[in-house]
Amino acid sequence: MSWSNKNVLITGISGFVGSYLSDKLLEEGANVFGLVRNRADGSIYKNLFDKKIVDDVTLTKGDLLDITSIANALDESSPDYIFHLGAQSFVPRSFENSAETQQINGIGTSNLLEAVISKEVNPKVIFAGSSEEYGLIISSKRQYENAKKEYGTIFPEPERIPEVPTTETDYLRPMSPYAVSKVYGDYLMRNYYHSYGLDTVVSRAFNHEGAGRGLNFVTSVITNQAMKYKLGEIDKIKIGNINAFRDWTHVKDIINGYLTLAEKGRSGDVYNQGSMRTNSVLTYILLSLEESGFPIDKIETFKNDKIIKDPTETDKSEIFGINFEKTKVDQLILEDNLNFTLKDEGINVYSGDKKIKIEFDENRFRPAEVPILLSNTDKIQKLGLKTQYTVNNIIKDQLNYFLKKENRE
Ligand SMILES: NC(=O)C1=CN([C@@H]2O[C@H](COP(=O)(O)OP(=O)(O)OC[C@H]3O[C@@H](n4cnc5c(N)ncnc54)[C@H](OP(=O)(O)O)[C@@H]3O)[C@@H](O)[C@H]2O)C=CC1
Ligand SMILES: C[C@H]1O[C@H](OP(=O)(O)OP(=O)(O)OC[C@H]2O[C@@H](n3cnc4c(=O)[nH]c(N)nc43)[C@H](O)[C@@H]2O)[C@@H](O)[C@@H](O)C1=O
Repeated sequence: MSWSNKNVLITGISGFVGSYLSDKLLEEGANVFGLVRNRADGSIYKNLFDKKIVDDVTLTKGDLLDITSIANALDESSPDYIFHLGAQSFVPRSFENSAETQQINGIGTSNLLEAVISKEVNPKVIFAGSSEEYGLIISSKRQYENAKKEYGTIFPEPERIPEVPTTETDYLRPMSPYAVSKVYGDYLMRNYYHSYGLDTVVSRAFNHEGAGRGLNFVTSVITNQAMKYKLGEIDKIKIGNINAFRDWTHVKDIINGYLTLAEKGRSGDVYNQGSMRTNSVLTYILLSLEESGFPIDKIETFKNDKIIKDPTETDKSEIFGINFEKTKVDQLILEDNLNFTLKDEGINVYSGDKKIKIEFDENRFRPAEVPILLSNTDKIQKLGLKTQYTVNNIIKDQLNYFLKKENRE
């Protein structure tokens, strides 16, 4: 399919993913329109500005909470396609202000669909659902027992353990107000296909990262600090839960996935997007330090009771029935042979004669956590999609971004 002269409206165009998607669509010859919130302080749309495309897209001021402004954006763009990326996307913020997240992600999505109906336009709408919708995925018997102790009930009870890699038909057990809001949007999108015949497709993307990722998300938190440490601006790294595993994909791979769904995704259907690999937050820190010039010999907890030599050594063993690139520490955690808690206070990372402190920050731990995400992407792969980038590619791009002083917070 050619994107040449297709009209595309993007909600959330000023965000991390929106800017990459716009860039790609412009390259493909599409006419790109976007809904943007007014910036009373006059601040720039940095992501679009950095890509030097702010003048190549047509921006309509508005808000997902204001249906009239969405209708105006539809009038202005007459879209063949809508990518609905606009959202309150930060999970911790959703714990602090659940109602705001429900409004923007839930009612905002409803407003968009209602505006489309009211305008009698017939675009294909691609919705940014999330792997967070799966939430509490059970990866081992021990994790199941721990979750049961912590939360009392697990609903629905797993039919198989492990539930990874996770497919589109697996249970949704959202663990945050953000995740619930995305379940709402996901079902609403598909229901509007069934109820009103709107051409909607749901993407459930696992975490995607790259240069320009919001500063609060963990991969930016890590690479920003790794660069500052390298440059001597800080003397330790602060972090929350390092046991969490995420299926981190380069944002450019996910953009290709969005375009694939727009071209070939079946209406009313749901597609996972990810890399079919999973790595711990700890591994992301260690690989980022190595990429910054600190090869790692050993790690040990502040209290010296957990010591791992060559923690980043590549582990080639199969787990969950698949093979993917992971480290020795990943494998130890996944096999329940290693676990870090707040009581450990932190870990020292040894690189030559350097001792790098990684300090656990209690405030960064969440009231409810998603311990592991690992995608099964067979369904979207059948549409012809293949991911290209490694975790190290992502880290390199992020470190490069933070090399620029103005990008470090
Ligand atoms: N990145 C990831 O790993 C994943 C992201 N997603 C989803 O993909 C989408 C894009 O993510 P990402 O780019 O990372 O997120 P960002 O937080 O970087 O971008 C969110 C965008 O939504 C806009 N927005 C927020 N509230 C409103 C509102 N009330 N009205 C209009 N626009 C609004 C923001 O505008 P402003 O600039 O004014 O704040 C921003 O442009 C989101 O829906 C997210 O939930 C799903 C899975 C994984
Ligand atoms: C798919 C999904 O992806 C994203 O949601 P997320 O997975 O919550 O992403 P994150 O980068 O905030 O956290 C990842 C993990 O990292 C742990 N963690 C440790 N220490 C810190 C820390 O210091 N900061 C943060 N943010 N996390 C930390 C944290 O506890 C969690 O386990 C959003 O794009 C969302 O929109 C989306 O849909």
